Amino acid sequence: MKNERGLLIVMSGPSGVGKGTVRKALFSRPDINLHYSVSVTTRKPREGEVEGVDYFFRTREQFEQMIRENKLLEWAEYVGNYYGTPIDYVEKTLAEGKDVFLEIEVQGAMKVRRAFPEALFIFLAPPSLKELEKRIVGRGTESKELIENRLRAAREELEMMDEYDYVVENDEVELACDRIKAIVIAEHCRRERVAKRYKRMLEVE
Ligand SMILES: Nc1ncnc2c1ncn2[C@@H]1O[C@H](COP(=O)(O)OP(=O)(O)OP(=O)(O)O)[C@@H](O)[C@H]1O
Ligand SMILES: Nc1nc2c(ncn2[C@@H]2O[C@H](COP(=O)(O)O)[C@@H](O)[C@H]2O)c(=O)[nH]1
Repeated sequence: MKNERGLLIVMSGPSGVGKGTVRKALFSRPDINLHYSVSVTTRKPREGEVEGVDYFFRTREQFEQMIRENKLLEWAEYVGNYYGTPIDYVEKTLAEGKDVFLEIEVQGAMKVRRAFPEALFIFLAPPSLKELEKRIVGRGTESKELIENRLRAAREELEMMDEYDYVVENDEVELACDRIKAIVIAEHCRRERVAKRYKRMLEVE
C-alpha cells in the first residue's frame, strides 16, 4: 500500500557545510526520485547561478509582495537577504504523490515543522568548526565581512541540531548522500507499515 501524498524532506545546516554540493550529488544519482523546490531570494546571483534553477532572484519589493499574497510556505531573513519557499510547487508536487526536497536554513525549517509536522527533518553537520570555516572561505563567493556574518549564524544554527529528526555528517559528499538516501528509504518503509497497520485496524472494526 502506498501513501498517497509525497514525503516532504527538509535539509538544513550551517552555511558552507556543503548542503548545495550534497543536494546536487544526490540529485545526480539515477536511483533518486526527489523533486527540488527552488527557493526565492533577494540575494544577488553568484557567478554561474541560473534563474529558476538555483533560485528565483527577486527584489525586496517583489519578495514582500509574495509574503503579503501568502505565496510562501515559509520565509526568513538570513544575513541581510530574504529567502523563501514558494508554496504552490510544494503543495502541487506532494499532492501528486511525489517527494519534495527543501534546502533551507533553520528558522525557515522550524516554520515548516509547524505547517508540516509530518515532514522529515535532516541536519547536515560539518566534521568540525575548523573544517566549516575552511569550506566557506575556500568557496570564495563571499567577502571577508559576509563570511564572518555567516560563521556567526553557523554557530547559532549548530545549536538547533537537536530539533531535527536526523543529523548527517558531511565528511565526504558521497557518504553523506548514502546516509540521506538510507534515511529517506527507511522513512518510506516506516510510513507504509503504519498505513498498513491502520488499514487493518479499520478492517477489524
Ligand atoms: N564533504 C566535503 N568535503 C570537502 N569539501 C566540501 C564537502 N562538501 C562541500 N564541500 C565544499 O564546501 C564549500 C561549500 O559547499 P556548499 O556551497 O555546497 O555549502 P552550502 O552549505 O550550500 O553553503 P550555503 O548555505 O552558504 O549556500 C564548497 O566549496 C564545496 O565544494
Ligand atoms: N528559510 C529559507 N532558507 C533558505 C531558502 N533557500 C535557501 N535558504 C538558505 O539560505 C542560506 C543562504 O543561502 P545562500 O544560497 O545565500 O548561500 C542557506 O542556509 C540556504 O539553505 C528558503 O527558501 N527558505
